[in-house]
Amino acid sequence: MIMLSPLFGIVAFAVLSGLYLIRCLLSPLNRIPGPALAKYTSWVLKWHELNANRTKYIHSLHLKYGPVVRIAPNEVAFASQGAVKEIYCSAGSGYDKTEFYDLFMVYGRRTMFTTLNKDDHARRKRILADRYANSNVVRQPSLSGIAERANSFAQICAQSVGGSLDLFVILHAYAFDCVTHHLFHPYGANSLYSTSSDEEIMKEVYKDRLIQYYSPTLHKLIAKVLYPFAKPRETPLADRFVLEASAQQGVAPFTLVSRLHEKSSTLDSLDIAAECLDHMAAGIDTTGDGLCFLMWELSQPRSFRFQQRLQQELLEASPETAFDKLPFLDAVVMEGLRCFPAIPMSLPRYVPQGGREIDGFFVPERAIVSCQAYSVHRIDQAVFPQPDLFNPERWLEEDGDAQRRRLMFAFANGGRGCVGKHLALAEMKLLLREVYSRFITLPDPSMTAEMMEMSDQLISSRPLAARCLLRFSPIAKKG
Ligand code: HEM
Repeated sequence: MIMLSPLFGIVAFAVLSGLYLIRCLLSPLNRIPGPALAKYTSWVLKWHELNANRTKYIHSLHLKYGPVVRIAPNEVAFASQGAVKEIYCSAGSGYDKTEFYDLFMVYGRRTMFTTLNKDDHARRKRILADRYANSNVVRQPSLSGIAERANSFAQICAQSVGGSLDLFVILHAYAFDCVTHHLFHPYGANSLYSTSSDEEIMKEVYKDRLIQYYSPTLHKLIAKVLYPFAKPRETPLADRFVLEASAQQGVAPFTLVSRLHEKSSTLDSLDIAAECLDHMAAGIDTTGDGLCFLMWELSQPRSFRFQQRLQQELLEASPETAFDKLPFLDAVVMEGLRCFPAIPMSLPRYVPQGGREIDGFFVPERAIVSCQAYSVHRIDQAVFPQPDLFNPERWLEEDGDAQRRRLMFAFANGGRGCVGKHLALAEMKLLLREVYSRFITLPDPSMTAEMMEMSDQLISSRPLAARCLLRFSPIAKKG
């Protein structure tokens, strides 16, 4: 009965609050710089997350407090090369992932991306890594499939001459077609040319994941009800597409699904579909938004000379020159990924048992630590002077090249870094080569800088307006 009295409630609340306060005041993280409130609550951080602004908020803290910042009672953000090495590369694949990654579980199964600990991850990676090796990506017919799609993209640009084109949508379509080519050929999508279900699937994947982020509790609740039936959740068209495509026989040997079928003694059909859906989602927003921000920047008057230099390199190169042997194209892509990393935000990990010293600070076990590419690419101004300036030429300087590459974190680092990196780079370079050897791009007058502000999504970032209108005009032929 006493437990029901208001006095008991008040006393219990006071005791629990007192204990919480003592815990906060004794935390070994108190030596780490950061806003005072972060010692007691994670609500400020959550507020910024809900406003799609976590990345910029954390970056502002780095600018104020330095490369090590406490951002919540149990969470610390780092931005140095030493921290990247320790958190993401120590013992090969770095520290274990946090439960944040449960949000990406598909059909109730863990995929390579969602495995939390090293051993589970290594087992899955051993199975499929060879399909993403550069040697597999750049051989035929893997590469010609991407080249064909880049060519289709340029034809769509040509049709838009005299008007404008929404790059945001069409680049997602390109990335969707390319990644599904690599996963399922000949059963990949053709959304660049279809107006129907393929386009809907692609939109579904890049839109609806947001629901999981903003309402994780609701999402978990729904997911729990559906998992036992392995039913599609918020992305029914995408789920159906992947379930069907991943069950097809007669797929090309370079595809991911051909490799997963070889392992059907250890992976059932739902594991295979889950792995494929995960890679499909991982390959759409990232490549699509990365290219979108980059082409927008190249179209600005401030960057126009870089667009011209790129066009010059592309027009002077012989058609036989491989896409990865064009130094200025490479510099443009590197600088694009540095300034506008498609995954600019924190990649959270747990500090292992016994705690670890990171960047000169002891961090106890189970604290959440992370680096975010947006800050890693900007904080060290000795390596990246004028860090907010888009300047591809910095990648052509021999001096400091090794340091710059060491600080590139767009694809993360270590054993859990992006497995699709070579595929993504091929997609980006082939598309830019097609476009900028044929067209000059300019922003549509209706677009504003604000519309292209970075807006955080679940695990990638997109332009705020989810729209990016550019105008294409053909390059005048000489002579
Ligand atoms: C510009 C394009 C891309 C960027 C910037 C990018 C970036 C990243 C980053 C930062 C991670 C680590 C995420 C984390 O630890 O939370 C990652 C992981 C991953 N990415 Fe990408 N990615 C891109 C394109 C792709 C593509 C095209 C695929 C195609 C399949 C892909 C598949 C994956 C997978 C499967 C993982 C999980 C790897 C693992 O856990 O071992 N990504 N990517």
